[in-house]
Amino acid sequence: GAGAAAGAFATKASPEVENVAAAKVPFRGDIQAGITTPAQDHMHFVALDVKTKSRDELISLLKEWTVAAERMTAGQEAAENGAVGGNAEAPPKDTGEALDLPASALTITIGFGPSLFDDRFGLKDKRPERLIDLPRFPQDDLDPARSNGDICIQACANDPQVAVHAIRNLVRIGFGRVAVRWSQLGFGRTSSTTRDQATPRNMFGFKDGTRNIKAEDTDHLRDHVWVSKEDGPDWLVGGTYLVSRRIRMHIEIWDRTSLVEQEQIVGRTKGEGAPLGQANEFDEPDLHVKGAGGIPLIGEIAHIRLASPEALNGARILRRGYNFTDGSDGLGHLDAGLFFVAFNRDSRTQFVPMQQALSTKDDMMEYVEHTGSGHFAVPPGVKEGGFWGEGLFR
Ligand SMILES: C=CC1=C(C)c2cc3[nH]c(cc4nc(cc5[nH]c(cc1n2)c(C)c5CCC(=O)O)C(CCC(=O)O)=C4C)c(C)c3C=C
Ligand SMILES: [Fe+2]
Repeated sequence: GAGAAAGAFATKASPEVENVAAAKVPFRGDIQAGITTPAQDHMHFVALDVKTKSRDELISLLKEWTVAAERMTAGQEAAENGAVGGNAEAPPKDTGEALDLPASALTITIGFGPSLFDDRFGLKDKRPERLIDLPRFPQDDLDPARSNGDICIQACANDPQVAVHAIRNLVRIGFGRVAVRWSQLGFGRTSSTTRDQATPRNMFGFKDGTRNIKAEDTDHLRDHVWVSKEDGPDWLVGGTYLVSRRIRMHIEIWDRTSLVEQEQIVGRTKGEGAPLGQANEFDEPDLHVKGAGGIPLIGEIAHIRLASPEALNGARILRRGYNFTDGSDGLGHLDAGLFFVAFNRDSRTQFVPMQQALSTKDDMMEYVEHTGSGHFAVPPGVKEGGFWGEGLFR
């Protein structure tokens, strides 16, 4: 009967759903995981400063991190017999909070900030020309304690405990050699990076990630994300550049804004996420269509117009951000927002002009405040037998 059929469906469907959420994402490959990987639900991101002055110690740390990161993405402890079962007289080699939890699609992605390329480690001539110190944008309110860093590590997983465990254990391994500069927890994805993922919503309640670069867009990835041989430097070919922006969203003010105004600011409907003037989420925005009085339906300063490739000489980026709330500000407001993470091939011609346009023209700026910033060169994937960033030290 119908009950039996429904039951059969339920038993068939649920393990598949569970498997996707719990899956293991391969750590090694041509590119690092955590960029085109289907965006997981949670993120823990950390920026670190290197404290050791020794190049050899930095190299051995990257090797130790690689071993631990590969193990953890496979659902194992950071070290064998890590939490229990090792020498009981010594501190355990794994902190233990992910024991019994599956891999949860954990990916761990590393990047190197401009400051790593000073004269401490002999890396000065390895600094990519494109790894600029990001300019100050109008209305920036950046906190140095939430900005920059020698190294960043992004951990994404479908279980927040797994992402936090990964960062915590890498930091633990680095004790004495690196120190945490800042970190950010993200509780919900604000992008989709594959076509079969549903588009999530940001803290303004709008679908975010609709017109993102997706893993299937191989031409866009080649043109807008991956560093090519001609771009150089050699050690970064197959890598990319990560821009992070901690964007506080003044949600209490937004929540007092009418629906019509919210939709005009974004340039899309709130329910369906359709471009204004269209019916469905994935309809192409028509930036020319006019309404009453010849006024464009997608306004001249609508967010999706200003950020569109049409307005930016074809520039696109791959967005992979997360919602956050970091408690409250003591003035009755939630400290909430979007931890914006984007990957691009040349931030000078992609992220920078985009953010320049948004920071000067976008009405959304009245509701947001950029409080943190980072720029990192993300090396290519780790080959069999290799370690994170090894090309830097050849
Ligand atoms: C500099 C780049 C960008 C910043 C910073 C940024 C902040 C930001 N965006 C939203 C909400 C939405 N953004 C949307 C689209 C969109 N945003 C950017 C870039 C930045 N956004 C791009 C490149 C695009 C796509 C433009 C296009 O080609 O159409 C959307 C619409 C849905 C979508 O396509 O993703 C929303 C909603 C917030 C709330 C925010 C800062 C807090
Ligand atoms: Fe946006």
